[in-house]
Amino acid sequence: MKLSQFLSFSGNCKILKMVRKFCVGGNWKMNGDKAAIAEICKSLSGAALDSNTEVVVGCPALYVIYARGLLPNTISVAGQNAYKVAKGAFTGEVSPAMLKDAGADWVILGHSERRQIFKESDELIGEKCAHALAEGLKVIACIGETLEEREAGKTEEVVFRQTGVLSKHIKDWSNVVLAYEPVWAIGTGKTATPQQAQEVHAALRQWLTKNISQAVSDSLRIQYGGSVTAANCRELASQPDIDGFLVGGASLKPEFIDIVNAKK
Ligand SMILES: O=C(CO)COP(=O)(O)O
Repeated sequence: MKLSQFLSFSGNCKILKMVRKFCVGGNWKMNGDKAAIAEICKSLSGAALDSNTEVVVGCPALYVIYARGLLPNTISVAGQNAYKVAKGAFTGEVSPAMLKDAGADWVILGHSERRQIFKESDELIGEKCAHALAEGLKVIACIGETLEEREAGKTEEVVFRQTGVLSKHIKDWSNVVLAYEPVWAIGTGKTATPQQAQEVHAALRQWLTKNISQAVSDSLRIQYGGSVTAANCRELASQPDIDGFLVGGASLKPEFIDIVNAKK
């Protein structure tokens, strides 16, 4: 093989390695009842969704079985939290095994609402991720800085610390999606600009290269979350290191379909 052919071949390999399937998650949070969930599932079932995008809906645990029964197989269901052990005397908790049994394939862990309102530590979230993965669930692991931390110039320090603790517990990243959700952008209508989001995603990828491996850095999908709407999703989706979204408020509305189709 000539040098020029080799360079072109290795260049192509690099491009191939970089392809990460776009993944859009809807996080319904503690919203919905049977009637509202049936409505959302009906609208998603009838929609023309981009088949190149993976779609996951994060449903209240109580409704996982119900939503699973109403959605097509092309849409996965996630729990929004799960405890770090399989069963036992943990009143009020739900285990990954239970979510799986109910039909979920995914679980969202470490959401900032869990971290802030329910005081979940980096360590507990790492343990929950390890257990959920061991039980065969895929994990959307959330990280992100508060407004105070951003204004103090600590964004990278915070997201690297959170990812660092995750990496102590996660040995195989192939069933993990990382969701970067700046706390100041969640439910506030203040989206990070595409440049702000891209900057953090690119920094995370560099951190992954340095601290985990080039392969994980190249293949791990990093979603952006925080006031994503049909109006801002296309520009965000065009950033090279944004591999999907985790959508709160807009995932309860018909515009979620446009967000899923942001790359179409
Ligand atoms: O928390 C979020 C997704 O997990 C984002 O919520 P919003 O899209 O409502 O800002």
